[in-house]
Amino acid sequence: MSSPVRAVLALGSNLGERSATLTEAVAELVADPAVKLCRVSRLVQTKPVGGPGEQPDFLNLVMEIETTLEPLDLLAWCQSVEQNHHRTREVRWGARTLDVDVITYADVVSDDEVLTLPHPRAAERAFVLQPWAWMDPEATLGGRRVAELAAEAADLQGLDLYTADEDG
Ligand SMILES: Nc1ncnc2c1ncn2[C@@H]1O[C@H](COP(=O)(O)OP(=O)(O)OP(=O)(O)O)[C@@H](O)[C@H]1O
Ligand SMILES: Nc1nc2c(c(=O)[nH]1)N=C(CO)CN2
Repeated sequence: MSSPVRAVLALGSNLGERSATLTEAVAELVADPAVKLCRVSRLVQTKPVGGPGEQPDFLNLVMEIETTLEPLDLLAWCQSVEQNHHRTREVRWGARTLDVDVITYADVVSDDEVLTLPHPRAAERAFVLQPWAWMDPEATLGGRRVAELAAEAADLQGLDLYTADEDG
């Protein structure tokens, strides 16, 4: 078995029971013995970035895992958890019950379009960067502090901490 590496995953949901979906997805992702949970961020509520104009706000979170899965196997595992939540891909950046992206995998850099690492749009997305910075204030991405990247992200003003008593 290969030695474990750290990876960061980003989860989003803007359809259905959003917070329950994300809580279940975290549990499902770490149900494989090859995936261990290290840290999980707070939930944030975020305005949709890109995609069709009229779609609901997202809930987003970030998690840090330790895994012995190879990168493509980790992607396939994330996609199988998306499928458990009936994820469909009809419209680019459209509404979805669950999206799971691989943000980083150790320090691997790859421009493979099946799995681009780090995730090609993570460095400009407050909905990824801000919960990540709160979870891990020391985190860096592409040589820059994640907290600094978050402060510069155009979608930061659409982001709020989510409190559990809010609707779904
Ligand atoms: N780092 C990555 N994490 C997840 N998917 C990736 C990554 N790099 C490339 N992909 C590819 O992107 C394809 C589309 O992914 P997906 O449907 O989740 O995109 P999206 O969430 O609509 O948009 P975005 O990629 O901007 O987050 C996947 O089938 C996958 O092969
Ligand atoms: N706020 C927000 N916007 C998005 C999100 C997301 O998770 N949150 N995911 C996208 C595609 O991955 C596109 N736009």
